[in-house]
Amino acid sequence: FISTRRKSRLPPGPNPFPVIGNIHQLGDQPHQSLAKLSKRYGPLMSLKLGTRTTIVISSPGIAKEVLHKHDQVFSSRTIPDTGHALDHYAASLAWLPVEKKWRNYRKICKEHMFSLQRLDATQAIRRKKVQELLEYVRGCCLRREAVDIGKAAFTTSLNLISNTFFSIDLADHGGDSKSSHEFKEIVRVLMELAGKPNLVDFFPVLRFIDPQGLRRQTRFYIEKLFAIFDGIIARRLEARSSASESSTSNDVLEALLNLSRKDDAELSYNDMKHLLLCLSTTTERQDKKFWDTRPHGLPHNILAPAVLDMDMHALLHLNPPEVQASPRPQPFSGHRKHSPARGSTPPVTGQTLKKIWSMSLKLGTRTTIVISSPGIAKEVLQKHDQVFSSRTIPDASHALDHYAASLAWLPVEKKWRNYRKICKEHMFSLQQLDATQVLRRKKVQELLEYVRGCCLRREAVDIGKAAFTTSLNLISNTFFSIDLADHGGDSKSSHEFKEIVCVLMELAGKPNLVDFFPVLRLIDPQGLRRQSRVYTEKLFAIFDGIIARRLEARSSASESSTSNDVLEALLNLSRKDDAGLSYNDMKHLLLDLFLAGTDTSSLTVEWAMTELLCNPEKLAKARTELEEVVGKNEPLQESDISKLPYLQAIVKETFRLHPAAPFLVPHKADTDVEIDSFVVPKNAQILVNVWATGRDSNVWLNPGSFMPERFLDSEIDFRGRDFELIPFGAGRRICPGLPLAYRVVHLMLGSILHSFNWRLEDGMKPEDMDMSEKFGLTLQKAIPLRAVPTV
Ligand code: HEM
Repeated sequence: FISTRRKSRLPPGPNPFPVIGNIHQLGDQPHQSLAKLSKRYGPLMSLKLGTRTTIVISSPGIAKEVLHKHDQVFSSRTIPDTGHALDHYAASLAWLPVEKKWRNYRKICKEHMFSLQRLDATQAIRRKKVQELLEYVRGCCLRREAVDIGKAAFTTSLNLISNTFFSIDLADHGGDSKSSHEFKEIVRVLMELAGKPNLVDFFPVLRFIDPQGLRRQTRFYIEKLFAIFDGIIARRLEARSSASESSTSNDVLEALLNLSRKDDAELSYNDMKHLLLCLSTTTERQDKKFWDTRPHGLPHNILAPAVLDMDMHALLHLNPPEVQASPRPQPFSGHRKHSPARGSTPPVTGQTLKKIWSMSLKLGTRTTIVISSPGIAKEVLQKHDQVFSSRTIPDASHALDHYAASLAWLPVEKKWRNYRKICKEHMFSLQQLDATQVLRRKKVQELLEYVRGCCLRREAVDIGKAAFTTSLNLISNTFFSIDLADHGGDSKSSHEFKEIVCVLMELAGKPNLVDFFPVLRLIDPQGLRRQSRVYTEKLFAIFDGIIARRLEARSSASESSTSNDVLEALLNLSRKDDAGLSYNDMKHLLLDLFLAGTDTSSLTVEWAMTELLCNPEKLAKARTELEEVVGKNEPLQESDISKLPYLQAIVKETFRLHPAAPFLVPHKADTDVEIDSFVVPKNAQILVNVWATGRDSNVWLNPGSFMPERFLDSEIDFRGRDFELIPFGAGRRICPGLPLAYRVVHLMLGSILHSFNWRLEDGMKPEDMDMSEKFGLTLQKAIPLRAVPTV
């Protein structure tokens, strides 16, 4: 959704969110929001509303092209689901395509309803109705009461139409008459139902469920309206049969009844009612809001942004024009501003600040708070850390009850604390990592050999793929002292493992309707929970095999041959009663670690290489530093990293622009919390948009440029203390794998830079580089980077 380039030939438009598309950008005043957007994207703009591609036209010239030049092509309608109530769409002037039946209706309108003669013939009735309006207003005048203009105009408008059609009143100003009140009410409700945003229109797959009940309710009210029409028509037919020729009225009903008798007019009794329905429901007051924004969402509020009255740009997009135009906000207290924006920064109120830096929206039925400033991130992840440490649990994690035994999804309670302790003491401690560094060095050596092969064959390397394989092996060796992937992908078992990890990550990254609408849980409409279960079972079977082999080896081997990897530590722990680590827990923990650790590290290396290939002078600078510090033909060791400030700066700059987890992993509020006068409600989902913070011109100078130098004289680090750079999160939930990730990323990146020079494939220029991002569990490069190694 934050892809920067579009590949289709659709008109330009804002990039869509997964699942909801651009619905969130409609706000509560879509016409105004769309006008604003079209200033940015042009008068011919495309949006994705749910699954529906929508084109918005905002200029007379293009309106002319569409409604005049290409009139025929554009004359059909997208039919709202409520249009299906009582099959209205199939007999409706408003929804029918431009074909025989519709043409017939239009002809009837033109010749029998709105022709000069007909309108002239009924003008006395309308004059009378306007006279009544004036009398009503005069009454108010005498009583010195204010007039609700819209209401009075609505009543008059309804009566003007009902008199033109039926020669009777269907509304009165006082609303005293029961029947008139009923008619008015039905028309009002029908209009309201038609105006409510309907989930089914955005996601037709929900049609059978009709989750907001809009089709059912529409059907109910149309039936009521038809009953009123039936009564009126029956009375007219009765009057006609008993009355003399002269008393017959000359209203529209009369004309329709005459027509319906003629075979060639093709107007059935049913058609007549549908036509009248269309015409009656156009009288409604025009003072309705498009989207109701009542805070705690009645069903129809389901996808409407909830309330902070805020432009979505400010949170997902970099420097939106609207925000730039407003006074530059000072960051919240506690936030240091490293690279002041040009010009002075007028002080702004907390209110303005909040409008720009945090917002809440409704993603499905879930209130979601998005944080886009270092100051508020600090409040949430540090000051109120305890309250915000739980997670909103994705439905897919219910597969094999993973959520109940998972480090990533458990709330901050005993079991989670125990896992974190095990990570800290037995997996990612200095000793443990030092003890396994030889294994990692070996794996990086294999990566270099693979690249050397490509170099000799003058082949480009798919950097992300090679880094992913290495990353998987670095972790599998740290944990099990074995390889679980190979670069060629020749070994069947390694291929299988890589495949399972990839699929599980893909499944976890897919937006799941159930997470937005928990009511769909039993259906699991996209099958994500079912598939996650299948692949988790496969992964657990592989873990079972590895553990069984290790136990066998342990029982037959001498003390000295025992490995000192993580599995060894875990098996020792699981024997201790007080360790609280069952065999099952161990597998769930390993699953989390593989999923959280592999892709995050490798995509960071891929983005770093992408940026360096676009900035060859920085690539050269990094190579010079490596040569000076490590030595020309010496391999890079983990212990060298601390002596390579430029390499470290490159990694920081990569984390700033390309954080692997752009929203971190969603947190959840355990109670209502007041964050500077706004209440974050209990159970709200919290997304910390580190991607936006990293590209914010109020925090960084030239935020769009890749400038590792900005970190050379700066103390900023990514270990959770400096909230402008928190790619690993902060507070209790900070990534436990950070110490391993630190080594892995620097080691991989430093090694391939140190051993090879790199250039882009096929004479491609840096400016041609496609920087599009693919949003999933992590933020990957959409088009894999292919680079040619040279020596
Ligand atoms: C460049 C590499 C990595 C990045 C950018 C990264 C980033 C993150 C982020 C942002 C979170 C969520 C923090 C929050 O909720 O506020 C996280 C959680 C986690 N990470 Fe990492 N990570 C990386 C590597 C690793 C590695 C190598 C491992 C382990 C092998 C790992 C294991 C985990 C686990 C288990 C969690 C969940 C912790 C919890 O919920 O308590 N990560 N990581």
